[in-house]
Amino acid sequence: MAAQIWGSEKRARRRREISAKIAQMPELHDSKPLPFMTREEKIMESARKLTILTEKMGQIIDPTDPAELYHLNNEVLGLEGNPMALHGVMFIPALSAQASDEQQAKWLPRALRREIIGTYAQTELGHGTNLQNLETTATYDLATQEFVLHTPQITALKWWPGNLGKSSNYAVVVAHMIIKAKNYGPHPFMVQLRDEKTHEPLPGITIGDIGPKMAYNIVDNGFLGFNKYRIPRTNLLMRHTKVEADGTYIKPPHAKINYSAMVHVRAYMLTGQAIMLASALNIATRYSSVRRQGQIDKSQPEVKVLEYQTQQHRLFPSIARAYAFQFAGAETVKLYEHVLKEMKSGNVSLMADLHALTSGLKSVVTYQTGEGIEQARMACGGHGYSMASYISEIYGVAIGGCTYEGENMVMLLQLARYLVKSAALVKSGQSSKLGPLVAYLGVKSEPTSLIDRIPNSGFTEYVKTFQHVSKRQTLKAADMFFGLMEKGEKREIAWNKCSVELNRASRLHTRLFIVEAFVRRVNEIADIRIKEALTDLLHLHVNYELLDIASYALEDGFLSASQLDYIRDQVYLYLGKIRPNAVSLLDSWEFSDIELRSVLGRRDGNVYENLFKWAKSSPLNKTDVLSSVTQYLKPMMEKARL
Ligand SMILES: CC(C)(COP(=O)(O)OP(=O)(O)OC[C@H]1O[C@@H](n2cnc3c(N)ncnc32)[C@H](O)[C@@H]1OP(=O)(O)O)[C@@H](O)C(=O)NCCC(=O)NCCSC(=O)CCCC(=O)O
Ligand SMILES: Cc1cc2nc3c(=O)[nH]c(=O)nc-3n(C[C@H](O)[C@H](O)[C@H](O)COP(=O)(O)OP(=O)(O)OC[C@H]3O[C@@H](n4cnc5c(N)ncnc54)[C@H](O)[C@@H]3O)c2cc1C
Repeated sequence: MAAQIWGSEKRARRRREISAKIAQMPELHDSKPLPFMTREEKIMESARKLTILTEKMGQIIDPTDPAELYHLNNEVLGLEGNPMALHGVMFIPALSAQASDEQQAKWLPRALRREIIGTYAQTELGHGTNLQNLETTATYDLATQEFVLHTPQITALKWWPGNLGKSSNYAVVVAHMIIKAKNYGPHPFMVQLRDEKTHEPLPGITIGDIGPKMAYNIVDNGFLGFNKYRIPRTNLLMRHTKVEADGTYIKPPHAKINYSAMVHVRAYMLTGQAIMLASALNIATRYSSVRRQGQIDKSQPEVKVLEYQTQQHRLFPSIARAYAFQFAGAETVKLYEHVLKEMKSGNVSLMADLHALTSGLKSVVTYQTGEGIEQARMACGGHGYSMASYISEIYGVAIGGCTYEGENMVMLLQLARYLVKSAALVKSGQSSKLGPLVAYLGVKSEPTSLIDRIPNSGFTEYVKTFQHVSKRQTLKAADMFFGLMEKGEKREIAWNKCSVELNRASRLHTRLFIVEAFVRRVNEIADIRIKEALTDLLHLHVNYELLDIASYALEDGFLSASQLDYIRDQVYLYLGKIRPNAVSLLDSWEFSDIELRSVLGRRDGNVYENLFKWAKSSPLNKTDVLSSVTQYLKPMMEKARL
């Protein structure tokens, strides 16, 4: 099963080998539990481990393999981030996709050797979503052949970029490029921020940390201002766009090609989210098979809480989602790598499809991951609320994904633009022009669902039902939009008035893609036992998801009430079937105890003894009488006694 999750037997084996090596290297373990550290201590601890990793990486992993590097980071540095998180996630990808060969030769080897640390500075205090209204400017000075970076006012300060505050000395900075008073829109520039020797900010640069956040606090998200700060012309990333010495602008082959670093993260973050969801579920499911509370049959001893149907219903559909996200994520990464290769050689025809797909997936996956992790926390009762479970930290980090890399509602609306265009093709009889991801919009569906009506239909009738509701909602929302415009409403106003309905279409379309990716994967599996276990999970997935969106299929009679009863029964049937496999389905992800960082989710199940140990090691317990008591509470009580 690990081979299915991680893509191949070799990958799964390598992960295991890497974890085993790390287990033997105490210098790479947390020196004490992270929740007992201050933010400064955590950052220090992370930097300590990061430098050891840089030294010893070659002994543990193949450093040229991104998957091995990712695993190493997750295990040693953990999900709260690290001082170089954005270096790997965005800085290097931005240079790889947007710098010319010559620029790459100059900067990439230095970045890869970790001679310099970089980040991606785009968002500002006043604008994150609406890139067209970013305020930082890069004005071309023809006389010196330099760009002058400037922050005209407070709202133009770069705000949020990870590791910008304290760790990075370089950044890819996005600024409006102005040449001879003409604004060419946001473009990426390579910018040195700090002196390479002293790490002091360079003159003309204001820089710092934005303060603690809900989670992810090892990352020094930062602010950055420029005061007429000069960089050479050749620091504009010039793979796709060029500015000649005389100020001549050569435009890119696609207007949005500069957004590729964002698409990179959106494509790769899906599996990251799946891992966080599976981690939280691993903790909650293991604990649920240790925790005994109450009886189902009063004549019997107390049961493991995992025996309760409500507990299974709380956890198992999310297990299915974690697998589904992992499989959909793997497909998306493959597609991204393909499109990137095409883009580098000038073919940009697939960019719109990839943008639409990743926009929808990023939104649905992060939202449902957050839901699943929060349920996992509640499923652990009181102990779930303790940092000893570590679930709250996983939750805090995961839901950052609902916001960063494009706010979820906004990204769903990006997919909706693509769906509406596709709907227009269907309406004008040009269905043959639909791309493969939306081809179903042009296919006539049966009048009613055949779920439960055709024996041995496998998952086909489910997929058709998802297609039906997605198609119907897309066409309905598009009709609403076109209808308003026909009545004379301005395009943008009409769009806003339909946006809730449009986003519903985007979610349904994305959920269909996720279901299909799961079906595709299960169909490919040869090992009969693995196929059986995943088929059960897929049954739970399709029935649970369909029940969740059933109103869309009920309102036009595509599904009947009796079919809905059947679907509900299937959910209950598969909860029971999955129960014996539940812990294994999560243990198959092979997270080590070092990586999970959870007392509650320990592999050995020895929870109570270790919770007590954990509590005793709380810094508050170093002394029996705290100074808060001697200084305030004791005098208060004494005064009251007088
Ligand atoms: C919402 C948009 C997409 C709108 O962009 P815009 O230029 O104003 O768009 P517009 O003029 O309205 O035109 C829309 C049009 O542009 C297309 N488009 C947009 N993006 C892409 C793309 N990547 N590939 C291909 N096409 C793209 C859209 O499909 C639209 O096409 P259409 O007009 O419908 O044919 C954009 O502003 C955006 O992406 N905003 C989100 C900002 C964001 O994601 N920031 C991320 C900062 S980095 C970060 O958060 C890192 C965190 C990582 C971590 O900590 O781990
Ligand atoms: C943990 C974290 C890490 C980050 N890392 C980086 C980084 O490394 N580099 C970087 O540059 N940035 C980074 N960011 C910034 C992040 O990318 C932005 O916060 C994000 O893109 C959302 O933009 P915003 O903050 O402007 O939200 P806003 O756009 O202000 O969103 C507020 C509300 O307005 C709504 N809204 C906005 N526009 C529209 C619209 N057109 N239609 C409908 N509704 C709309 C949104 O849906 C939302 O409900 C990070 C953010 C976080 C939280």
